[in-house]
Amino acid sequence: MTASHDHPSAHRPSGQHPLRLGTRRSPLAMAQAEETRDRLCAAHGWEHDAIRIVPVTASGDKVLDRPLAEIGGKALWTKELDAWLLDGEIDFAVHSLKDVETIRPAPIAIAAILPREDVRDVLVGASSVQALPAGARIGTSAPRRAAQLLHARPDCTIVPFRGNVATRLGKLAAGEADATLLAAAGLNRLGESGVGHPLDAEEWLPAPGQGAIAIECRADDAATQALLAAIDHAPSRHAVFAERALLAALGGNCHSPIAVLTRAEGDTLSLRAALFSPDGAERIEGEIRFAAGDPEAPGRLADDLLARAPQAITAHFSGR
Ligand SMILES: NCc1[nH]cc(CCC(=O)O)c1CC(=O)O
Repeated sequence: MTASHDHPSAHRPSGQHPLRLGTRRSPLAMAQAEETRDRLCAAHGWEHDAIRIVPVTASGDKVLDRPLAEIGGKALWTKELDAWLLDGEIDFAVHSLKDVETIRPAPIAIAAILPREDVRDVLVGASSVQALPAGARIGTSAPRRAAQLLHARPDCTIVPFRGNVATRLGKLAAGEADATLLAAAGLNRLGESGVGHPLDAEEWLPAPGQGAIAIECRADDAATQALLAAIDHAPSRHAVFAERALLAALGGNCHSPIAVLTRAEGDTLSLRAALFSPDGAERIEGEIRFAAGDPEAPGRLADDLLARAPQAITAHFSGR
């Protein structure tokens, strides 16, 4: 034991009990939980045992044979952790922001966004989209990735691919597809940064919220919110909240193929978005520049995109 034995308050959140951090069990989720614990302990000068990581099995991890969009969407990743949070079994929860629904239950608050990782998609199995062999089979269950790929390469076919990162790489190695697309952020956080070829984010726009970690707690738990504020990264929060506001204003859901890229230039943000028809045949794009934190700008971009989009695209967005 270190000096914390004699002076617990200097090394613990608020006395004797560790804070309980809820997470999914996948290797990526556990890596994100450890990063969160490390950052929070460093920010407050706590020992590691000030935070206890509590793994929870999410329903999205139990059903692996059907596309996520078909079995209930993103709530499958948050439902169990939400219940544990609201029941007081955990004090806060960590999520890939990309997997968190745009509209959250009122008693739950996003209290911090960690510094965003690499936002790019990585192509595994070929050096570039252009280099894919004619008629290649691409393993992905993400409507955005499927539409983007088919837009660039209508000769390719899409093979459903679910499961965690290791499972998908295993399916690829077993020959179930010729190539797959993964988030660079997930690979980096798993220590697999050498896998595949990152795609230029300006040409191949990523998913809303990709690469960001969100930390949630109860909206009425001011003490935990104050502790989490110490690890919030405002530039990352402004960018991902703008992307989520765009998604909300478009009335998008997990079937909606939308890609976005946010760039910061000082206090000005540029938000670029592309909407696709699911078969990739249609694509429209728009961009808006605005002051970071302006809550109205993403909605204006959504209105502009929907006004110009053909029916094959608007059918997958309900607007606001
Ligand atoms: N849909 C699953 C998911 N959710 C978050 C990540 C990666 C990490 C991130 O984007 O922050 C992944 C895997 C992937 O898309 O390759």
